Amino acid sequence: MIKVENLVYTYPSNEAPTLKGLNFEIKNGEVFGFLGPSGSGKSTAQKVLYKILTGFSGKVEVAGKDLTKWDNSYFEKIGVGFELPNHYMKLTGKENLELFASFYPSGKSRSVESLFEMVDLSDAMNKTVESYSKGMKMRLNFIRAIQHDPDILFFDEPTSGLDPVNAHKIKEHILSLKEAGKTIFVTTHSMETADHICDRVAFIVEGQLVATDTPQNLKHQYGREAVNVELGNGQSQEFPLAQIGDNREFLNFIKEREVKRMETLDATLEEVFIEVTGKSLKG
Ligand SMILES: Nc1ncnc2c1ncn2[C@@H]1O[C@H](COP(=O)(O)OP(=O)(O)OP(=O)(O)O)[C@@H](O)[C@H]1O
Repeated sequence: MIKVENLVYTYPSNEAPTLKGLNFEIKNGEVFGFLGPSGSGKSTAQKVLYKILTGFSGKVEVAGKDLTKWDNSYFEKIGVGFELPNHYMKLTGKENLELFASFYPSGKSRSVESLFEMVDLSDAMNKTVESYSKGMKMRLNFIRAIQHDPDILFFDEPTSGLDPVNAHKIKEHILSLKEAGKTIFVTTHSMETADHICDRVAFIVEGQLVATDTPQNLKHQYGREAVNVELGNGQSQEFPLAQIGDNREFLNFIKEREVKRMETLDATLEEVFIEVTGKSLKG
């Protein structure tokens, strides 16, 4: 569990704070996503939480303990999938994983072979990482973050650089970690990833959270209370959702025509973002 209250962070070289009073909570068994344009403070917030950046103000509690009170055992509790993989290029994938496993108490790490198999990298396990594609490095990055079975996981753009099949697999692995009760904090530009895996998302703009809720509630809240009926001939018509069962026009419309599809007009997460911030996610 992560609890953040009024988190303010200013880089030493800057005058103005980058994080301007963030409040959020991530429960065990929850995937929480930060969405926002480039430079809005997503990585900075994660870096505070994984103790790369110190000197913040506000209250941050992780696993029931004030973040500033944690000693180095904190790093056994957390796993981090950095946005830009930083592997040892001249070592093989296996050697990279074994090197990082050696930093943790023995016995807790999962078997290296099973991890490579999990992300379909078994064939590349004994090849040097310099020969890996970006997607392969990202998959190695993922298994490195989880190999010591941490309770709290941070993933910065976990699906970036992955083809759709591998992106899907990583998302499913993240959902299995959630099922196992892990606390998971994701930052992403991918609305599809956020929608698929996040229980709740927070939109961050210029260091402030402007909306926090489940993707479903946000899409509903910012959508239109209407139903779109699409016909077999390609035509479509909208009807208000209120008292739709008493709407004669609607009832006759669906009775007299060949209906192909009916859907409520929820917004997409990207539309929600543009609505709440006035900015495009591509930043
Ligand atoms: N080391 C640093 N020193 C000074 N300012 C920094 C430093 N790192 C980041 N910043 C500034 O802090 C702000 C937030 O950066 P951050 O990397 O947290 O954004 P982000 O939302 O993760 O962006 P992206 O989506 O591009 O990864 C930016 O204005 C950035 O220029």
